[in-house]
Amino acid sequence: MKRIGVYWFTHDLRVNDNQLLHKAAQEVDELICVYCVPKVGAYLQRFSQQSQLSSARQHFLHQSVHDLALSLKRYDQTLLVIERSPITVLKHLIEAHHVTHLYCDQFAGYDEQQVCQHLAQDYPSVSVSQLPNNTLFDESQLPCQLHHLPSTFSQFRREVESLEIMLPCSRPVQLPPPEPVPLSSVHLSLSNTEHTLFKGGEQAAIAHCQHYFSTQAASCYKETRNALDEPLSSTKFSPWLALGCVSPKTIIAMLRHYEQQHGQNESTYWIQFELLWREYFYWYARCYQTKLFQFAGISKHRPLTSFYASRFRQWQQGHTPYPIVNACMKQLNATGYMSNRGRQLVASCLIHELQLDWRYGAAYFETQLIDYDVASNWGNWQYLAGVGADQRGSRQFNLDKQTEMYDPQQSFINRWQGNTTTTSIDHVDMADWPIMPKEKS
Ligand SMILES: Cc1cc2nc3c(=O)[nH]c(=O)nc-3n(C[C@H](O)[C@H](O)[C@H](O)COP(=O)(O)OP(=O)(O)OC[C@H]3O[C@@H](n4cnc5c(N)ncnc54)[C@H](O)[C@@H]3O)c2cc1C
Repeated sequence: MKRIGVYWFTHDLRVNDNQLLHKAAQEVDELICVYCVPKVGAYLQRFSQQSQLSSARQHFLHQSVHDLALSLKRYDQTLLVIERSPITVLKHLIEAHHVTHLYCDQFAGYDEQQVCQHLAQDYPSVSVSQLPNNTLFDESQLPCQLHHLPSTFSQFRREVESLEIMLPCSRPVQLPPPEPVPLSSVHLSLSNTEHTLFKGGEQAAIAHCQHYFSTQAASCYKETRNALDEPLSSTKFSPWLALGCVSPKTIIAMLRHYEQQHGQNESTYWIQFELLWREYFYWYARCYQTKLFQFAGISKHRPLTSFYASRFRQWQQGHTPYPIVNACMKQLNATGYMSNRGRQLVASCLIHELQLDWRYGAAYFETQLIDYDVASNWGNWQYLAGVGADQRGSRQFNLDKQTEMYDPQQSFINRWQGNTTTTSIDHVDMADWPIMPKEKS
């Protein structure tokens, strides 16, 4: 019997260091490669108040998918790009093409994981292979069972820091030929709008990483990483990591090479330290599943915040009384990227100053960020809202102090027009009050 495989690409849009693709290449006679374009579902729409992904996010995604399609073409393969839900597409492929093998990432996201579980249940004869394709470690390397994941990042880091990080594997030599599929692939628009310095795809990812390590930026990363708007102040690896255009193992291999040439210091160590935060949130998402999206997070208490539509709109549009927050939000809306410091400040503002339900902020980020990653995004929001990892008191940032520290000349605020006329978080207009004329006696 012919072995027919489906490779469901999601957040692993690359051919290099892709163990799962190697596995598929060895196991099946014919291979269908498929990608399902993400949509804004009902939950996301409700919380983000957006009906579609930002053009910056779509643009980066389309470029990355397009680049993968080109790479697969070099193997005489075809990437089917479909604008329908993964479950519908995969069921159709399995039934219509007598698929025997399915390959996909070991997802951090609950919804994608559910798709796999349903397929495994409905089609028990299909062999489903899943691997964490975007992590530094395998599950078997972790020093604890997943459900015993340390409740703080520090503890996790201490436990994994000395583990061996495997070298990245090379690209497959060849891939099985495609099985002809009558489904027509959608043509993703690659508009000419150049939103940012980020270009999607594996080629651009490798070029960016090589460029980063060809400079001396890594040797002073720890001192510069909090800057709000400088191209190489931080690595800017996140958009490509989020879509799997480059693997974290590849980045670590490049970092080691850099250290051999230029020496190891606190800054080069800190790049790995931050990648361990990413790693932690991946396993955290796997461990807590739906709790990642719940108001109370993994804690027993719901925060004392609510939802105010107008405050949320002010925050989204960068019209709050806080210039630094406005500048960061305008940067996000224009480019799809915001620095880590910026994210901490706008999240603190939403949670503490505006007293909004943190999930609205997380959902808005999901629709806008070109580096959106389910685990890092929702995990960081929970952490800052005090309902996630390491629940120690409040993580409120003093916005004036932070402005003095990170934008003393207000050049970032001016560049992104953070100064607005808004002075209060709630609009109180006399005309809105229903004062009734006094009744005549
Ligand atoms: C509220 C909030 C939401 C966030 N949402 C996302 C998201 O959707 N996707 C995402 O990739 N990161 C997210 N982050 C983490 C962090 O802000 C970005 O990874 C970082 O700003 C990306 O820029 P960089 O690549 O230059 O990071 P660098 O400072 O150069 O760090 C190197 C890499 O380490 C990882 N990293 C750094 N900081 C963190 C962190 N706090 N948590 C997890 N990984 C980290 C990233 O992969 C990053 O590319 C979020 C942080 C906050 C506070």
